[in-house]
Amino acid sequence: MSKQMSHLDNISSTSGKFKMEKSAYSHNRPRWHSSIAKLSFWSFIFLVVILIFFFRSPPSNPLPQDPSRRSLRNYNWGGPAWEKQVRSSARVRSGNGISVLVTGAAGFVGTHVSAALKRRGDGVLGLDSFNDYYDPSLKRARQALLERTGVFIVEGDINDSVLLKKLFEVVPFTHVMHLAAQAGVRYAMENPGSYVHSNIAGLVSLLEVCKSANPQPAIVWASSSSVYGLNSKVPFSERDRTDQPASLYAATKKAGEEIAHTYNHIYGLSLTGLRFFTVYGPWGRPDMAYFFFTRDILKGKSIPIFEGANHGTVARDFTYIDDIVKGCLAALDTAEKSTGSGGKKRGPAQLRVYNLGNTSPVPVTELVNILERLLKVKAKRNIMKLPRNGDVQFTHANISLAQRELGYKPTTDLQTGLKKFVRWYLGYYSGGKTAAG
Ligand SMILES: O=C(O)[C@H]1O[C@H](OP(=O)(O)OP(=O)(O)OC[C@H]2O[C@@H](n3ccc(=O)[nH]c3=O)[C@H](O)[C@@H]2O)[C@H](O)[C@@H](O)[C@H]1O
Repeated sequence: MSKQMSHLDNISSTSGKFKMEKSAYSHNRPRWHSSIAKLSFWSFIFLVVILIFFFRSPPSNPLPQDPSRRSLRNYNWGGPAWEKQVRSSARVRSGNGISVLVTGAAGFVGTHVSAALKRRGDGVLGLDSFNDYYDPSLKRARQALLERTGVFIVEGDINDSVLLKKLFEVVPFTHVMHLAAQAGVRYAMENPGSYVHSNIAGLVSLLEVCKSANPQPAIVWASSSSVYGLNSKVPFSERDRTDQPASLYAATKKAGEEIAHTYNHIYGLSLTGLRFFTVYGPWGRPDMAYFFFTRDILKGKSIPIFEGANHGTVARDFTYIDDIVKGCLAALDTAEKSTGSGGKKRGPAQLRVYNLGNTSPVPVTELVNILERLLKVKAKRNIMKLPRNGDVQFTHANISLAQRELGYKPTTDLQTGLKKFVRWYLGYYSGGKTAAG
């Protein structure tokens, strides 16, 4: 009761104060005049400051009123020096080389593919948004690595059609290696919009520009083993059903395959989708199990190891990055030209999908055994039921199609590949650096 009283007291004292000010106003006109003058003066100064700020800020590059750019971060690109860098990076340096735009070039697979193309004399231009899905400093380190080999990475979003058109104006790319994507199966429950933005809208934005380019490039792009979803027939073959995705990530990759079909059908774009199976290796992604298991084992933190119903084995067809790179290069080399021009189809064009796996699934528990041996540290295992967050229990690639048509032949087993990863990891994160993610 006494509390209530004091509350009411407060209100009354405030209104009393208000009355006092009001009376001061009515009896003191000259003071009122000076307040208005002061207010006008400061409003004027405020306006001037705002106007100066507005006119001095650099023009956003390019047109901000373009609806396709509304959701885009402002990247700095353009100008003669920038165009020179673009041209030089994309210049072919070997007799029968190709000129490739690599999207997602600061990503794990993108970095390795870009470096391999450059090494053999192809022209390579990178494009990457450097988003913070995982530690951007790792992406910057990969960028520095590529710069040393002569690959320039343009900073920008694949949804930015103005930028994409500009790139095709500057360089008549013969090929696009499209690896920019929102990856990760489990993160799709946290941020579904990012999957739609990158894997669907971004893909369409890229294909729109490719179909109008003259010449149209041939496109090789990253699909995923996750498109097999709840398919229980193993090993997974390209002929198997892919209409039961278990995650939004898988659904967007499957949608990508259908979108590819459409652009091939209507515009004569040559399109090859590669279904990657759990790619791992040096410079890898910190959101993937092998990577953060390594970090957490070294830190003495417990690691969650998933198991299926009735203690069923969860396993992956882990595929080493160098094998994947060979598959990507073979897909580029065997890609036929697109048949359209100026946005019009002139004849049927190539449309392909390949599994790129290792053909030997390994249980996640065995992955941990290998890491323990390599790191010489015992893992704190926290065995838990496979959460319902998009993971499937088992993947296993049938690679006979890729073997026949691309000459794809993986040669690195998990033990050998992880040894290379651990060596890189320890080197990279020594000197006080910590893995993010
Ligand atoms: O082939 C693909 O298309 C995809 O491969 C990759 O997905 P996944 O195969 O799910 O890899 P990854 O997360 O490393 O989990 C590996 C294993 O560890 C298990 N796992 C995972 C996390 C955990 O905390 N515990 C655990 O046991 C987990 O159940 C799984 O069995 C890419 O991330 C994805 O972008 C996509 O490219």
